[in-house]
Amino acid sequence: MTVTDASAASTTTRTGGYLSIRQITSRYAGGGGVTDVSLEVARGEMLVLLGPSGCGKTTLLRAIAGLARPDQGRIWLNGADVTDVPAAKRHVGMVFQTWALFPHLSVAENVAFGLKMRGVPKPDVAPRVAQALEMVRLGDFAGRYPRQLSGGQQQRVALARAFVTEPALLLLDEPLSALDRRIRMQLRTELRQLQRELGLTGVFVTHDHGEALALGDRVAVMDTGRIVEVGTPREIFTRPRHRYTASFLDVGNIIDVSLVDDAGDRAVLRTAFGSQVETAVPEGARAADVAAVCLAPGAVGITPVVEATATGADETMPGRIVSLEYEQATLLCGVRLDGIDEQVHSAQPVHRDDLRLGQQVRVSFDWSSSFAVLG
Ligand SMILES: Nc1ncnc2c1ncn2[C@@H]1O[C@H](COP(=O)(O)OP(=O)(O)OP(=O)(O)O)[C@@H](O)[C@H]1O
Repeated sequence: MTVTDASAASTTTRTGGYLSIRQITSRYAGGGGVTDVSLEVARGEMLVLLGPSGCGKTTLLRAIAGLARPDQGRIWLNGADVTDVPAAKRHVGMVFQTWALFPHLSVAENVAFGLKMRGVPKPDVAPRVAQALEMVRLGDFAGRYPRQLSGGQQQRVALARAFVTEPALLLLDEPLSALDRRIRMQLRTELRQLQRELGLTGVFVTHDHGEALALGDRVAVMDTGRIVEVGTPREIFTRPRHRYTASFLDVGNIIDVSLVDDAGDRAVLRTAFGSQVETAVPEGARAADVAAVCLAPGAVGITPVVEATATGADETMPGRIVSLEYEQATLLCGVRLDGIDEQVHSAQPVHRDDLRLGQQVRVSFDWSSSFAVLG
């Protein structure tokens, strides 16, 4: 096996993407790891790996970085098979959750470190460091030491240190998760702008939906070491294909269904509430594989029952309010349906003041906006 430096590699070898992860399996002795993961990342694209703690995101990132050799599979970068290329020669920039700056070096020296290691001529170092610090808006902090910076500023230095070497690939492992919410939101916007401006290709690991939506050109959803689905943030958040994704992203009510009629790309389904719904079958799947329908809380209506209208002969269902929670601009109302062991959520305007815990209501469903998900 020839060991190649990815940054100097020929781009003539055909690969699917700029970064091509092909059937990577990397398991730990005690269980855990990733199994048969394949992903393609285009040049200039930011791919987000999204999944709960322990699903294998860091394991995959470490394999891409060259910090751990996978048990099986190959990794191609910029036209070269880098599976056996040591981490230091892959020309990959990494930023982690904890920013591990050198405490005894100034901000400028921290950023310069990678350039010096790569043998960048001395006269070129200072202007590149200055430019990188300007990019992360820390131009005035060059002479400070890490201990004199806030957490958000330290993470900016870590980003500058990763950008400054113009890496072939930027790998980010929950780089914002240790920061408070306001700084996190601000930094993620800045990070996205920088990544776009510089045309950097990146893989960003997070368990935070908002971060995935804000940062990713595409999002790969992971569950116990496997990729469940890959799509644009819009696809993943508005039309997830799988129940797992819908549930992880909390897209709304997920209601079990059974198949009544299979019409190829459309299916007639009976919900666990007894309603009949016709929806499109997810592309490339069979009607028989549809496991549930998703219905946003905004498509569930509730009307308090007044004695006189207690028995509705319409399409509504009786239920009782079991939770009332404020979520930003919405009052999220949990209703347990009478007679069946099912709970639904309805989104109501925050100013609605006629709803009480324990109150009897009638629930209506606008199934026209529902969509089917696979098991
Ligand atoms: N060095 C190791 N030895 C043994 N098991 C490990 C090791 N590193 C990770 N694991 C296990 O492999 C699984 C995947 O871990 P990994 O760190 O890749 O997940 P993750 O999605 O990045 O999680 P988190 O978001 O918590 O960082 C977990 O079950 C973990 O306990």
